[in-house]
Amino acid sequence: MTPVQASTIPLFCSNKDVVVEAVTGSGKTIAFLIPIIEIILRTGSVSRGHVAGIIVAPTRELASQIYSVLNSVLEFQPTQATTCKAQLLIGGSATVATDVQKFLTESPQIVVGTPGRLLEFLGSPNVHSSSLEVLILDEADRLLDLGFDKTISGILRILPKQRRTGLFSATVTSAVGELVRVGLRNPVKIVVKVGDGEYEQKVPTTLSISYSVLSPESKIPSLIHKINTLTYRKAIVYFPTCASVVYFYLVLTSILPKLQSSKSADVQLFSLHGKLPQGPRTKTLNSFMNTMKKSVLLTTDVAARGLDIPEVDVVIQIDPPYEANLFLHRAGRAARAGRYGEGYLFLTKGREESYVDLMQVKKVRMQEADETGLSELVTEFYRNFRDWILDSRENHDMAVKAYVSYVRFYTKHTMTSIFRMSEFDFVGFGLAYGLLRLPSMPELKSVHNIPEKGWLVGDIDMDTYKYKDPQKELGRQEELNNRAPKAVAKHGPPKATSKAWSEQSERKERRDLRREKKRNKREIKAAAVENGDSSSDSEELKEDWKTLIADRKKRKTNISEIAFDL
Ligand SMILES: Nc1ncnc2c1ncn2[C@@H]1O[C@H](COP(=O)(O)OP(=O)(O)OP(=O)(O)O)[C@@H](O)[C@H]1O
Repeated sequence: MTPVQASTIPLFCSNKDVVVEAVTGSGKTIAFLIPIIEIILRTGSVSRGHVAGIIVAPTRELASQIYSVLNSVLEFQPTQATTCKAQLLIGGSATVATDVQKFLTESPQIVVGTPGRLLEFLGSPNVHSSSLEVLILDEADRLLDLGFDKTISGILRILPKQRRTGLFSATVTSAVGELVRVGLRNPVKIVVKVGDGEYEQKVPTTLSISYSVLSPESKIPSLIHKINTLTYRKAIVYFPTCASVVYFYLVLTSILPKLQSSKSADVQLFSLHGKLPQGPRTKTLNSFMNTMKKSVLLTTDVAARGLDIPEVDVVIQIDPPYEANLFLHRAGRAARAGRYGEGYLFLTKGREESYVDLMQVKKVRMQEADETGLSELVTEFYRNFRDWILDSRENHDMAVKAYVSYVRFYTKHTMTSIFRMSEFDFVGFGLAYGLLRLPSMPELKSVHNIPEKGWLVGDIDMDTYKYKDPQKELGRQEELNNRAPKAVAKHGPPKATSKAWSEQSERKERRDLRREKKRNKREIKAAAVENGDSSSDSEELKEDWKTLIADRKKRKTNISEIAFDL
């Protein structure tokens, strides 16, 4: 057994509720699967239509993975004994009615699923939870985040209070306290620490993490350099939004082969994000897991937690995630179960460099990576990138979409004293996203160094910049013919057609920013307390935590917007 299994299995099996925190890849899945099977087999058979064990996970991918590990354990049941069976409940494939029908026909004791589908399933009059023995909340802190908490409360309301409950995560935040209060009875908290005695750390000891301080324009070239030169079987690259995954997948698919040296092996690229329909989503993940080729998965935080792909040696984060704990979950896709792994983080020059100090407070140490000698690759990349953009106007539309989604993502960072919109390099990132012209957006109004009318390149005639799709091009021509005389006469060249993305007024933005700053100060202080920084006034900071959680609840609508863009 791994340490977390050795400490959790006996306690959980002896009818204790548990809250378990252990680093990524330390074997928490088995630490809850063995007890749930044990307890259910001990209880004996349950009546038709009754569920005895429930496992909740935040993403469909993670629920599917847990279900598959569970089945691989259940295969070892002695054939003569009562057999334990499981069913997967996730959205995107079967309907709830089909799930219920299957449940009634096959009578599994354990169901594994995502919160929304589980709540609907438990709401069916044909499904009974009065015999429930065990409830597991995997990635418990995430289940409280991003609008999930209402669903979890709904599930808890349906379930009987007499049960065993286990919460598991690599990052059990103080916010989990509320869930512990309402959902658990005298729980035992199990924290498995790693480190060398002197220095406790929150990432596996076999994971080495480096950061690079880069200009916006150097980020993708540096990524290409790493894809081409690092040693790995599989790598995962985290982008901030779905639109940026879609976009850079196309960019890299086209440009990467042109920048590979004769020595670098062919790399297979995959793209996975939450806006893909479930079929392609599952297929992509399976292909990435099963491919024998050197491969790179471009993805969002939809693949940040729990996914166990043993051959992942390298994780690259193009930007820090919007919330600090996610950094650990993303990086933890490498270096699992004692394997060695490498993590890379790209920071933009300037204030973002202090992210390294923040992570130090969070017990994550990083060393600076050497990024010298990139200039030739940068030039070569942008030559190819410009050609690709100019090849079709569709490409520029996608660039605008990805850029706007990135700006939007940036405003959602919880650490606003580090990630300040007032210091955001609109032009640098415009160039990094391959834009010819910045889109019209209210955020740009108060920015001083924006080139005239947002043009980032001087020699492009937008009127002759065509779509490859004939239908789209026809539409553009018609629009141009209808609009051009008025627009040109009064305002010069036609404006970019992209709509302003934010409906908030600038005043509200500034007010929100001030609030965020205050909140952020509290969060850093609270992180210090969480990590035992005795110099802080703990009573006052406990209060701050309460306010922080209350604030988060209030801001839920804003936050859940990000959740759907993963
Ligand atoms: N006792 C064990 N001996 C060897 N390998 C193990 C053992 N238990 C689990 N593993 C392997 O360790 C890997 C990581 O396990 P698991 O996915 O449960 O980690 P985790 O702690 O849940 O990570 P995360 O926090 O990222 O979800 C898996 O590939 C699993 O098969």
